[in-house]
Amino acid sequence: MKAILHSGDFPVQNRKIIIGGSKSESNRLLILKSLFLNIRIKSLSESDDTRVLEKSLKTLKGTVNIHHAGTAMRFLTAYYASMEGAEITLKGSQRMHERPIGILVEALRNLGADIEYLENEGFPPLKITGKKLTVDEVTIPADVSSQYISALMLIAPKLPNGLKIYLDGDTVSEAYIQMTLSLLRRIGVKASLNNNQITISPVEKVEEVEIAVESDWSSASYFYSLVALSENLKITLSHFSKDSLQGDSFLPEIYKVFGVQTDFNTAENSINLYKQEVILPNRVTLDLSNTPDLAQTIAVTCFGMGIACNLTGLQTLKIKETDRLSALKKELSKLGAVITIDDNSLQLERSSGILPNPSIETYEDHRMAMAFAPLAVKTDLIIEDAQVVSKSYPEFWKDLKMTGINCDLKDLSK
Ligand SMILES: O=C(O)C1=C[C@@H](OP(=O)(O)O)[C@@H](O)[C@H](O)C1
Ligand SMILES: C=C(OP(=O)(O)O)C(=O)O
Repeated sequence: MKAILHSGDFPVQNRKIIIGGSKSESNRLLILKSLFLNIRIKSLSESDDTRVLEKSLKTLKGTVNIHHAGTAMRFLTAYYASMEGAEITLKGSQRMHERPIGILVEALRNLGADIEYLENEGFPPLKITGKKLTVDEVTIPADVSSQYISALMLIAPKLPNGLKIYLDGDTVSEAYIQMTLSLLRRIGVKASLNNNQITISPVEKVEEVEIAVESDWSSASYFYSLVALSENLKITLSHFSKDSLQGDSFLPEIYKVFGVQTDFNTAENSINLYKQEVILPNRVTLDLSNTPDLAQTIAVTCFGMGIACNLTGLQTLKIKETDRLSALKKELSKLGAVITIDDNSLQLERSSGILPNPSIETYEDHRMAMAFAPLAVKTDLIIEDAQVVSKSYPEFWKDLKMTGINCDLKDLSK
């Protein structure tokens, strides 16, 4: 399916968009609910990744295909490994079989887990035979993906002696570890992170609790970009609050530099985004190691606004849905950008315009599609394989239309 985008009848004033629940919060809560039962979840994400995790948690035997869902792949590996009686072949899409999991498997094996590689050493698919894990300390490299650490943390309170996790090296995506800590505490588990040491106490049962998932800040980023790129668009997004568990809730701070003002409406749990006059910088420098999922959005905003940028802390991008640094370089270059990348950073020079009628490839990465879509404010463009958005944000195209962008979805298979 292609999305054919034309700039619409701007300004469409103050459109209200309700964004679905955070995929990261939902995935954690689903694992915790399976372990502790009496947790009720409100506003669960309707993303493909959350749905496939929810379905997979209903089975302890046979083959589970997790498709593109990286977080679910990592969380389920730890979950099944710790469930006595589980006999699972855990596989995913072709790309999932290229996304490393050796660090997590090694840590789980050190705790006593029985996990075998079915194809390539260090990568899915895996054969997992669930066992009681009794070791209560483990050291894990923290500089590749925080998902390995969150996966261990989520099963930790159910281990007979809890778990101490020692983090080795510079921690990446730490905001996601903090989110896991916060949710563990919300259900009554004692959990702390001090000086690279995570300590989680064992718990048999938790009190009944209902937790409402906040809307997804990573999904909100595409509307921040849209407001930044437009002249005077106003958008209201809900349900968001100031005391978010999500690292990407740093967006209001980041987008100030692009002239996007955020007003929190605490009574309605919503945010109003609008453009304010600011002196735009020639170059923006940002370390995104805590908010890796915003990198594509920010790079495209900078390009569209003709602002140069140095984005650093991007070392995790190579092992996500696609190699996001290469994908950004290829697609932005098509539009006329001058861009260089290395293992953990991206440099974009100031652009003076956008080459006309571009067609953007998405590399089976939802964030490539959504990050480039706001450029429709500046130029007509086509997004290839537009259906990829359902990985995290199935309603994206519908919501984008609400802002006044003219979006025509063409299904070529029909
Ligand atoms: O724990 C999570 O929910 C996530 C952690 C991050 O991954 P890394 O820790 O691999 O950077 C992030 O990119 C991903 O979208 C979601
Ligand atoms: C990296 C992402 O997801 P995952 O690792 O869960 O596939 C993402 O949603 O940007």
